[in-house]
Amino acid sequence: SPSAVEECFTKTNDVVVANRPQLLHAKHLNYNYTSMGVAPYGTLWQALRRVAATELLSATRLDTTTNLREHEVKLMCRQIYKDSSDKVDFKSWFRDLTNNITTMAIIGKRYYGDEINISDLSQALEFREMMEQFFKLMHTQTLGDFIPVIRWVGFDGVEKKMIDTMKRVDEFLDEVVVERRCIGSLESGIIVDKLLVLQEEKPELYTDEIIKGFILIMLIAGTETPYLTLEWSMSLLLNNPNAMEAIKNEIHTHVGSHRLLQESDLDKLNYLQNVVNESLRLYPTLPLLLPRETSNDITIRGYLVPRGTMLMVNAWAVQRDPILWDEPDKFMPERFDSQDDNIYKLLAFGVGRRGCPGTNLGYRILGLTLGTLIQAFECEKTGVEEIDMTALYGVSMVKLKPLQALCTPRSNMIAHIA
Ligand code: HEM
Repeated sequence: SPSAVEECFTKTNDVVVANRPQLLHAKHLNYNYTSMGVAPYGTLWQALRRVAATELLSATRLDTTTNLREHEVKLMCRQIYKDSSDKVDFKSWFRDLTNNITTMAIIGKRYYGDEINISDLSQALEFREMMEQFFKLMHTQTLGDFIPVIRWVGFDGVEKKMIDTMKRVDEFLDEVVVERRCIGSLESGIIVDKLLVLQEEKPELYTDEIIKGFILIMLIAGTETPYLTLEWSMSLLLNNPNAMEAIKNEIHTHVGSHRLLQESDLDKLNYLQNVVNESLRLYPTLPLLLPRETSNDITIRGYLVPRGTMLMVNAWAVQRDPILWDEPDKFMPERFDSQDDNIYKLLAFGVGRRGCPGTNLGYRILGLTLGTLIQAFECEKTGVEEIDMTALYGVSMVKLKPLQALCTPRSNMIAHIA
């Protein structure tokens, strides 16, 4: 029940993340994802989260970077329009888009698509290869996940690949920090520049290791979840043409066709927002959220959970629970018409102290991308068969068959994307 979930979240507020130790702990490095979540760095991670919430990802801050995201979405539409293939491979378009949005915000560079600066080309190739390898390894199961001692010996070469990949990532991040230290400025609005200013003020706290760790988390957390959600949402819409039509009409009414949709329009596009929420409900991309660990003995509903127990919250199950949702397996965006302020029902962004600090940004990316695509293109399935919605379960919920569809530009929108 939501109250049990609430109890679980409040009583484990003081939690740590213990995720994919071999890759994310990266013990051979001085910084890593988990080290910032546990003592002695716990306080620092909370401080960084505060910086993220108030200065980097707050609504006011996001308002100043709207142009950047609108520009990236427009570039994606332009490239889809110019692309000569019969079918649009949505998965790669969405992946490239969210990567560009994130790296532009953090580092001030884009690494995918046509408009890469010549001087960034080799860095871009390195970034793409490195991130592909990183995510592949994150999704690879290895015996070490179940028998920790094996991690130290290695199995099947996976451990070695993880260490090699993290070394590559580290070298890349070193390069980024050195580069921004030379050319960065506070006025740029770029996240690393902001962190370097904090470093000047408190060098003992904001070390290079912490800054690199922070960039890494944002790169991992800020790219995969939005692009996977976009792929699920578009798949749901292709299987539900009435919903697609409703969004098209809503955009026609509130935005028209004299310009491309902007983030500032999203507040008026209620049905689009409902579709986004319904997609997040049916296909939460982190179905078990991030693993937590109790820092003290706690009692939940009479059950003693000892300190140090790993806890996983099954958001997928909560979001499909028939006690909480009518016809839970059915795609019904209109269910979000009525305001339900129970924050423990829709958990796709998590809640509480470890909840997603990028929620605002995530909603903006999802609404803007889906809305602009539907405004600019007639999107259809490639045949009569339904889009296969089978999921590959793992740390993240990936669509088993990457989405491919047809996209015909709307004649009255060509001038805006060509
Ligand atoms: C559709 C978009 C997104 C979804 C569905 C999503 C979902 C989530 C979820 C479920 C968590 C774990 C929360 C928990 O365990 O309680 C999380 C954590 C996180 N997310 Fe997001 N996220 C999205 C976008 C973003 C973006 C755009 C950023 C930043 C650029 C971001 C940054 C983070 C970070 C840094 C964490 C780790 C927080 C911590 O460990 O304390 N996310 N996200």
